[in-house]
Amino acid sequence: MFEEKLKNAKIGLTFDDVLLLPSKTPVEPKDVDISSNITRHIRAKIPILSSPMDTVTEDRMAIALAELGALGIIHRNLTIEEQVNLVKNVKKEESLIIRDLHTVTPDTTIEEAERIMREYKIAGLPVVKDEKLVGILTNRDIRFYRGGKIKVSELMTKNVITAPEGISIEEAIEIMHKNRIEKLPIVKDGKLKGLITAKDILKREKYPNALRDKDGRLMVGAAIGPFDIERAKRLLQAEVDVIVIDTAHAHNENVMKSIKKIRKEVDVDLIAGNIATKEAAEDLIALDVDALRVGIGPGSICTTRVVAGIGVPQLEAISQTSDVAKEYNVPVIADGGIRYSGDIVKALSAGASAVMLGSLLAGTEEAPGREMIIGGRKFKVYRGMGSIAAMQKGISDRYGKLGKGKLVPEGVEAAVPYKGKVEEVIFQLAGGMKSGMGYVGARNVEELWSRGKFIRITGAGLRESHPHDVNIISEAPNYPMS
Ligand SMILES: NC(=O)C1=CN([C@@H]2O[C@H](COP(=O)(O)OP(=O)(O)OC[C@H]3O[C@@H](n4cnc5c(N)ncnc54)[C@H](O)[C@@H]3O)[C@@H](O)[C@H]2O)C=CC1
Ligand SMILES: O=c1[nH]c(=O)c2[nH+]cn([C@@H]3O[C@H](COP(=O)(O)O)[C@@H](O)[C@H]3O)c2[nH]1
Ligand SMILES: [K+]
Repeated sequence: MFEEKLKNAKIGLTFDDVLLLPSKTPVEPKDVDISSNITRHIRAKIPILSSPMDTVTEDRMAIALAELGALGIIHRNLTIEEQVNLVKNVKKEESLIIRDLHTVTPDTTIEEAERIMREYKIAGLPVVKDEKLVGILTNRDIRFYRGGKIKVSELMTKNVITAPEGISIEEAIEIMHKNRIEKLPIVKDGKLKGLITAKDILKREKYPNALRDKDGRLMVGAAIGPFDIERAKRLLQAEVDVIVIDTAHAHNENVMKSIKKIRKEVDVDLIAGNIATKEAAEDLIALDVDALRVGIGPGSICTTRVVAGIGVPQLEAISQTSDVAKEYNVPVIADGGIRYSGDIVKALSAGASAVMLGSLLAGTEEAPGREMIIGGRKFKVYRGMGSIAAMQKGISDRYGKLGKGKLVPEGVEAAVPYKGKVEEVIFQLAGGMKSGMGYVGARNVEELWSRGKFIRITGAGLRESHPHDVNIISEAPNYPMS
């Protein structure tokens, strides 16, 4: 029996065990479309999600990623209040229509109006009387004001050009261009409802690939523990776009029961995980989730495989779960173990629709990890959510109980080299993906699924793949030296 067990054990492959075959191609890398589904209902121009880890994703990371066309998942190692506020910060960042407006009345003094504009760094104020919009006061109106007690009503522009609720961005641009105005109040029945500004429109034009919700706000995801339905509801009130049910082992009967309940009570796209087998994929899809998060133990800071002896080499886990998920049109998100852009191309070729990144993003400016200097070089802290330090902050029930009060970690606390802006990292990753898809001859991710063919390589092949027999004298932006 035991001999059989070993005999029947399958070999599982991962990123370094394979390469993709180059093939005759009509495709130029610049023409490749890397957009893909990250859930059943959300398609992203850049199919990358950031890990819900406390050294990877808070509001700044989520904003930067959504502007570029990817999605940040805010971690859950903080109170519900704190997490909800981070979600709100992302939602507020780039709204087309500003709803929380500072206003003045016709009787406000110019002095006071100037003070408000200075304090909140805004260039114009709608003038409101009995809720009705009666004028607008902008920097232009007060450019030559040199003090003295005058009222807003004396300098404000009275014939305000306005627009109704529901106006499209194109219509707004047209009105603003035609009338040479920079502020367009939204009015319903004479009452002020919001304001569109030229500044916000320009920002939108700067990020044509941004991942936005139906109201034009940046999208954001957030993680919850598998039993934290209260957190899920509060996040939904804050209009989160995606909820990740975040656990080391989603193929746990109690977790699945809870997912079923969350699915019923919370109407939002759900990503569930982590899993690594066909059976788990079947069982989670049966719960009507919108994407699967796949990867047990491949992460750079994960020790699950050595501490618990559990796991599936990542490319194997992706292909197994994808075979099931494709039948139901549920995206697989390959999570963990991705070190280079080439690994992303391999993950997608093995069936994934998107990838989730921890270590590749943890060194960026926008990651919340603490900065430190080691040997004269700048680093940022990056730690597993099952590391002692992260658990001590979050106080995990499970680990706490296991060790009779002491913690049994499944992750380490580490440092990764500082990398500058996330924009640069995403640029390199997207460029690598396009290059890989060009070699294969895939115009898009769907074509990559069918055209991407693997060849298995040996240790010698792997050594040959990396730079060898040279001393690198200048670090490439997509090939770190440490
Ligand atoms: N992707 C991976 O390989 C791993 C990820 N992690 C990360 O660490 C953090 C903490 O994860 P958790 O410990 O799951 O959070 P947690 O401590 O909140 O556990 C949530 C629930 O998941 C189930 N669960 C977790 N580990 C299990 C196991 N070994 N056997 C059976 N059921 C299990 C249990 O029902 C547990 O109550 C998460 O952010 C998670 O993503 C941790 C370990 C492995
Ligand atoms: O075994 C683990 N113990 C941990 O403490 C831990 N924390 C995060 N994760 C998982 O690792 C993923 C990020 O992996 P990378 O750094 O390789 O991108 C993440 O997205 C998670 O799936 C953990 N796994
Ligand atoms: K690992």
